[in-house]
Amino acid sequence: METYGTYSDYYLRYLELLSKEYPTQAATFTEIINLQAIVNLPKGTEHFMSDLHGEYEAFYHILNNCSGVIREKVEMIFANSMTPEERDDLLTLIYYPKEKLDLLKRQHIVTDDWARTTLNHLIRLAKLLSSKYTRSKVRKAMPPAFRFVIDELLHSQPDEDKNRHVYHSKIFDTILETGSTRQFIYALANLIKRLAVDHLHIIGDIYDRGPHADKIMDNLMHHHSLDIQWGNHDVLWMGAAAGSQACIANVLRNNIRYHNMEILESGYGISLRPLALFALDRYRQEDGIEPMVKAINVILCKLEGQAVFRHPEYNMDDRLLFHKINLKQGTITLGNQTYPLITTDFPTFNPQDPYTLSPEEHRIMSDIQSEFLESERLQRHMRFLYSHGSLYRSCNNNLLFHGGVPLNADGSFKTIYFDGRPYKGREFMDKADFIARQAFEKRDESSLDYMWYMWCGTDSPVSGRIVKTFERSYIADKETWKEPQNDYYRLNRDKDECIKILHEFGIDSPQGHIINGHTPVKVKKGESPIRAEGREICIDGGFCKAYQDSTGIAGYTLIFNSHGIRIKAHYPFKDVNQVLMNNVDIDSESMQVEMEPKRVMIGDTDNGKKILQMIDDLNALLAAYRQGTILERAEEG
Ligand SMILES: O=P(O)(O)OC[C@H]1O[C@](O)(COP(=O)(O)O)[C@@H](O)[C@@H]1O
Ligand SMILES: [Mn+2]
Repeated sequence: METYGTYSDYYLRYLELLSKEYPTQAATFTEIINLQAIVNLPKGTEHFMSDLHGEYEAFYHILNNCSGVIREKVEMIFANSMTPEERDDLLTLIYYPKEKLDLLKRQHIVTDDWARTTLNHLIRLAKLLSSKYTRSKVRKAMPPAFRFVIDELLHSQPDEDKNRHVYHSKIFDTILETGSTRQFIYALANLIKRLAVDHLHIIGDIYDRGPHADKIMDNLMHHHSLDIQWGNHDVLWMGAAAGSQACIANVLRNNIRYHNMEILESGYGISLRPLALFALDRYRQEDGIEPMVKAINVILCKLEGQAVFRHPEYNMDDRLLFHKINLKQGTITLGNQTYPLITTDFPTFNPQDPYTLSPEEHRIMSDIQSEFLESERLQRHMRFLYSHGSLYRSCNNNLLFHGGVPLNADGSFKTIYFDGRPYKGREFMDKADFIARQAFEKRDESSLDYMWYMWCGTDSPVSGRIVKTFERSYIADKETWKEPQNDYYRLNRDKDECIKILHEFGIDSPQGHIINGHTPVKVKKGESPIRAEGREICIDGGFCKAYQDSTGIAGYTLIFNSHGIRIKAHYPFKDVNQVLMNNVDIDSESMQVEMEPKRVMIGDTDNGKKILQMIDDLNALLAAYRQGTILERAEEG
């Protein structure tokens, strides 16, 4: 323990501040003992998910079944005492307590006996799950009204005397007599789920393709502990909500093509009616492409063209294709190849000034822009993405980001210039993250344009591709649709390259991993989510229904607990009714990625390191009290 003589003034000032929270020696050593107990517990379970793409029901189910972890525990403790059907019933009750209880009531299954047995099962499960947390943490996870009772029920030893048993049985009696069974079941089901997942990481792409990203956001906003790494689709929405018209046009296009107008119209109160009316009025129906799709494609080509003109440093001149369309022949020539266009319906195309919006397009886009800026719910969701999200995160020796760090072909970090200053590696990621925040706070054109660049630029940390929106919109030949990727997506299969990247972000442990989303893992074709000899894990498994044909599964979750890392591949989710009526769970397969050489304790985690530092500081405070350098304060009250 250091003595006060060696402390700097600055550190002493810090200790004095700390003394406000721990005003006496007793308060200080009590906290030291608490913290010391915490660092010696096993680390909590982290769950990782990515590429949710608006698939709210599947996401919600996996949150509810805690990626299948609750089933594993139920099967473990009730293997001999319950039938498989009884276990399934119990599981569905934990996943959807309200809906399942309603159903059981209608089926006249809910009797006093049933309630007693069920409460007992729930308590046993909660007891098992709470064993690796401090009592205080478990108590905090309970709803205040039930804290005392549940705490009592959880903390009895199996071999304790008969009195204890009688005492518990009396508590159950009172729960039944007071008619509070339902509330207790809710509280216990929540507690079980809360204890099964200590922390959630979302590695990007919450938005687009599926219908209900807004519901996912509402849910995440109530989660007890999470962080988000932005995906290209999230950045696109953030840019749109900050007012970038190029981002707005892409958001509209993504959702119009998937018939997800609901998220915009009823989710965020953004009316697409003027755009729909304009499209019906000006575009033809004949060629099988929806007028609204045609209208937004043209607006998008124009707005993206303007952004490319504003930023020669993006090096995207080769994406200026709109002015090259030959309307008379219905073709476009790319390089030395001429392709037919899938439509020649371009009523607002002006060959003299191809990239300027027509007056009607201009009016529609400025109205929609105001609606994006004024949508209270959208702004709230985006603020949450900013407050709980970032481009990357390093956590317990894992480096998390959606896409990739731009690399050169030889594996060195690619230098990218902002205002003439070079950035690469981690510094580049920090700069891009900073610009994203600036876009939302300052709403300046250059940061807003960069949000669009991040959506589709080849040196973007979240996209990393030459995105071929023009070809995908107007040319049938899929050869033209291929989107060359930054070298990161090739080199991340290489162990040494991954170790170098981890090192750049301050992770030197042999247990370090890069965890990514963004590129669907084609399990059907034999691809594996685990690459680079275990150093890189990609968990884009295809929550997005449109991609499940190619991935062959319906999403991954990565689970990192004190024993190691494993990955769960989930099979397609039916629907909530199937769960309720037939107890249909999502089937998942578990694969161990890595075992820890020894059990990971909280003291070994990033948070544990902070706790150990705090213990040092509290010891210093205790010494200062004992030496009279800092005086104890009278305890209040
Ligand atoms: O990050 P993701 O999910 O790959 O989405 C971006 C990709 O989506 C696309 O816009 C294609 O979208 P769709 O698959 O919905 O047609 C590509 O051009 C782009 O590379
Ligand atoms: Mn992505």
